[in-house]
Amino acid sequence: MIDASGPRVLKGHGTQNDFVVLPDPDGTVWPEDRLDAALVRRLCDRQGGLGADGVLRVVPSAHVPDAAGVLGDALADCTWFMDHRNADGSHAEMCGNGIRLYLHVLVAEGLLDEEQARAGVLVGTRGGPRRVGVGTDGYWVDMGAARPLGRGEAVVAGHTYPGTGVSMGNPHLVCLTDVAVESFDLTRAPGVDPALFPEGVNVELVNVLSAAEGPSGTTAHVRLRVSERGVGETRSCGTGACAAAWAALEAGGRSAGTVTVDVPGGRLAVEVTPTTTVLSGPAVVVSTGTLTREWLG
Ligand SMILES: N[C@@H](CCC[C@H](N)C(=O)O)C(=O)O
Repeated sequence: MIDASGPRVLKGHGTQNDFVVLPDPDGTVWPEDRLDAALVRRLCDRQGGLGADGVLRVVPSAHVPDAAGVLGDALADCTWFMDHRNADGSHAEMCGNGIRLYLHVLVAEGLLDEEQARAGVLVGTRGGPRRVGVGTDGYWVDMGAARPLGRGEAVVAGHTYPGTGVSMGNPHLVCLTDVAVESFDLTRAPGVDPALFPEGVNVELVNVLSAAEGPSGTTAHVRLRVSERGVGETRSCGTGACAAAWAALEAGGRSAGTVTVDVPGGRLAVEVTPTTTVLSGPAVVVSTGTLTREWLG
């Protein structure tokens, strides 16, 4: 008999950026020393584990030791905390695809009222509080204002591409290029200047397909591929989509607009203003179950 009495687990994705989700509603299931980097790597292993780009622990902010430090006065307003790990076990400050899936799981697991989710709730992250909600077409999250980090370069297969550093809570280097993004070899992480990005960086290669002025402002359409810090190439990156949208608008001298972002795993929408960056897109739970004792050991 298989002993499947281990902790509850869900697998899901947002535009095919996939996550193992671990509910921890009272903070006792997955304390930091249990969910260590080695276990995260095993969970994310596509042969020996469930396979994913990252892990999301669904835990109340009150049970996360470093939540008070990152959330400050907002701690009391953030009942829930998105404890995100990359596939290599490292923590990331923010995850745009993950936080939409996180809200979906909160509601699906009965941890949050659907009405509240529709109105929007603040969720704690290591990048600060983020408002996230259910929209007409999927889920949305306001990342706040994009923060420029200066100019940089990425080296891919021996070629150098200039880029713009952008923080969405986590760091990005967005390289707008005329070289078709499909043609890049991202099996190895692009080279970057470690002095500019001491904590590492997510690198986006972006083609601007169109940009136009209309009655409701600037609209643009971009296509991106991404090599994520702590993961490698993924089929989508929500914060990367926001950074790319901001950089595409900025390159055209605009600080606001609506950008459609095509990624290998689907399509995202980003609304940029000088003070907000709202990402919208889908979130899907693929399966629910438990971890087995034989795998946990
Ligand atoms: N895929 C995520 C970003 C996950 C974190 C990133 N790898 C980092 O280390 O900053 C997204 O959808 O934003």
